[in-house]
Amino acid sequence: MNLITAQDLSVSHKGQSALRHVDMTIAAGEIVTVVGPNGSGKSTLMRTIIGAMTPDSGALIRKPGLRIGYVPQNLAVDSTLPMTVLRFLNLPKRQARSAIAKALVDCGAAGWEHRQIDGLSGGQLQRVMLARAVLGTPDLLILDEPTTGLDQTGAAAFYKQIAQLRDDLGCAVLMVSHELHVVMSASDRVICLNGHVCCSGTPDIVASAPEYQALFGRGTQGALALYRHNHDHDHHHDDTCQHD
Ligand SMILES: Nc1ncnc2c1ncn2[C@@H]1O[C@H](COP(=O)(O)OP(=O)(O)OP(=O)(O)O)[C@@H](O)[C@H]1O
Repeated sequence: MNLITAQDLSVSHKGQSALRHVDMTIAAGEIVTVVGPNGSGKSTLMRTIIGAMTPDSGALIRKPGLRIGYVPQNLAVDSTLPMTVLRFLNLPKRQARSAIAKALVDCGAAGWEHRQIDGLSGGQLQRVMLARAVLGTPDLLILDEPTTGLDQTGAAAFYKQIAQLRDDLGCAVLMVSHELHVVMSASDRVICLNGHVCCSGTPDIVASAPEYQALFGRGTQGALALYRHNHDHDHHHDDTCQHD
């Protein structure tokens, strides 16, 4: 069973339509990226998937018992907070010290427990936010524009970390991004949204689709090869995956 299945989903804000007739799925262990211009409904889709918004019509089916880790678009943390990483990761619920250490390792932040939150760079803070989401051992990690404020090198490094995390933990990842050139290559599947699903498929297929090019122009093909992760495992129909 898919982790998430959206069937003919329509969602509006105070009577104003944001999503129309959206069909999509997320299977175990896959990295899916949603791209689309400003106001195209990307955040609305994320918020509907986590259950923070109710669809007007259609169905949103979550696999029973699904655990979701969500990193919101605007960092819900004051980066001037005088607080250590360890203390931050123990809020709102105290966590085992070993679980915190592992989450930090998994997110490329090994040994950062005693660093101050207000001493972290934007990219470092994102890794700590990611560790916080990972602490709940999610089946699905949802990241809404996780690299806002990072430069292209920082963003590329962050997406590599995400791919590594998926390989290590086996969780699926659903991301929203504007940085098509970088993020598309780190995705198994891309959904191009503009109120409705314009096109979807592998990064190469979406990048060459006329609907995508009408929204974003051409010229992403070269960059696509840059950070493509290796497919060193196969997904099975029973939601498990086989590593080589
Ligand atoms: N809280 C809200 N109240 C009313 N309308 C909203 C609200 N949030 C979003 N909208 C509207 O819904 C539509 C989709 O917005 P959404 O934030 O989902 O788009 P987005 O693709 O995430 O945009 P961005 O790339 O700018 O973050 C837009 O027209 C927006 O104005």
